[in-house]
Amino acid sequence: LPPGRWGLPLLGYIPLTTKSMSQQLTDLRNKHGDIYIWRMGTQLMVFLHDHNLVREAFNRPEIQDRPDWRSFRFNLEEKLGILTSNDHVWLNNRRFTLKQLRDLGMGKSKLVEAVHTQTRLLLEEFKKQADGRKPMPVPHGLNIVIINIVWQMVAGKQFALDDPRINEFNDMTDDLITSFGLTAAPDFLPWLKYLIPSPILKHVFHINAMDNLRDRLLQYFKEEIDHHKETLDPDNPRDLIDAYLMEMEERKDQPDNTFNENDLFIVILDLFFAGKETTASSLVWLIYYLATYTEAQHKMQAEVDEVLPKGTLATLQDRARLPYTEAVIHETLRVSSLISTGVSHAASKDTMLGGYVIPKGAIINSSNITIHHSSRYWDEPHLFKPERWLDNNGKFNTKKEGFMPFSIGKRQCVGEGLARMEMLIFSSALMQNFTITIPPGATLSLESVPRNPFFRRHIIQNLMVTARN
Ligand code: HEM
Repeated sequence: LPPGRWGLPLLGYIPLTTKSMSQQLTDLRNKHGDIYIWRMGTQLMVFLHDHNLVREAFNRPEIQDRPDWRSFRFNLEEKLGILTSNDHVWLNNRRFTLKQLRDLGMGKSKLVEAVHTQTRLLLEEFKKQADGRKPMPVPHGLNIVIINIVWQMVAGKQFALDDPRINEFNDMTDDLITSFGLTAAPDFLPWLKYLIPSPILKHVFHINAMDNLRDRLLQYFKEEIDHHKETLDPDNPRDLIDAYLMEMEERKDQPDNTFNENDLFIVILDLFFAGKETTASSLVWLIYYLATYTEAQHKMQAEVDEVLPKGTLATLQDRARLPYTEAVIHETLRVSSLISTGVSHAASKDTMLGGYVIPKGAIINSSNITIHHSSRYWDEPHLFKPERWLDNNGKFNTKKEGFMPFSIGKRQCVGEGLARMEMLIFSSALMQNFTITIPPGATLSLESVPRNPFFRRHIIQNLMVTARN
């Protein structure tokens, strides 16, 4: 077995330190090498610190499952949807969603149009802030525009930014993410259920709260699904819900069919859960880095001014002509390392990796944050240096071993293309219209909220937004 922090049998290793998660992972790597175990509660967590090891692991058929954690599947009995399902359910939903993303968006125009509409709304929010000339946090509307794009993909609709229903929906997705950490405790300490009566356990670890949030979110989807069932025209599918309902009908008599309405609920929930906070937070990180590294901001503005006529929004075709913008996006994803240890995989049988036995049930994590900051792959890793992504002719250089913000292998993020497109269009529009600075006399922390070490959420802070003429 790999070396590491084994701790006590039922408790695992509880660190008595104020060091950040990434510092602890770096210490462990320095001590044990690129693969080691940290037992957390009863869970054998394996951490990988090398690009090739992660690539090997995440392409292995026996390392494709998700852990059997109730918290991971929103406390549901069944493993449905994409993000936390396994086997056929996962494979069918993954293929279906990737096809949907291809058909609805990217090359074709529906999703691009939605991103453009939402970008214009976001620019208005920034404009209000610029007109106010007061230091303020990044507008709340950023979250809503990202949600609206997922709504467009799923149900062909977008809400007004001040619509109370979408704001309530946004708050609930936020609360779901926040309650996630606590609800996971019984998965790591499963023996608690023998010590603490179930109603108390559910209350203390916010499991009731999670059930409640999940059901309220599913109610939103139910209304949409019912409406789609009534109005579906098989010759003219409008969105993901239509396509899923048609798939359900087509496959209903097949013995291995996995498409059903309960599953559709969770596919949709997964897309909001995986697609909203990740993209919104990455954009805020991009803004924070540009406000801190003003030279990079000026260079990006100069490039955008040259390539996009004033008032024009970027499209995917402009990507090749915006190498510095692409470099800023990549560098932001690298330094911020939002999902710092990826999304856990689980070993479905005993296997070997990096010369060690990985027992069935072990949880495999790629230490993205330390790989993204390792001098093995990066020169001056702690600096924000978009130039590292450009070759001598200023062309964008896609290489980059040691870069995996969307993970690698068979479970690699299905929303990567969409997220990249949103980042390109939003960030170039912002730089075309505004300059963003740290308010005079203030500082801007590039540390993340300490509460959740696995998801590096930005700290909400004030910025100055100035309109460019
Ligand atoms: C900057 C934004 C994003 C980042 C950094 C990100 C990152 C990731 C990562 C690290 C994984 C785990 C892959 C693995 O298990 O190995 C993942 C999975 C996933 N992401 Fe994203 N993601 C982003 C945006 C999105 C968007 C916009 C969507 C969809 C609307 C999305 C949908 C998913 C789904 C469904 C999975 C599960 C894939 C599977 O289990 O097969 N993500 N993402």
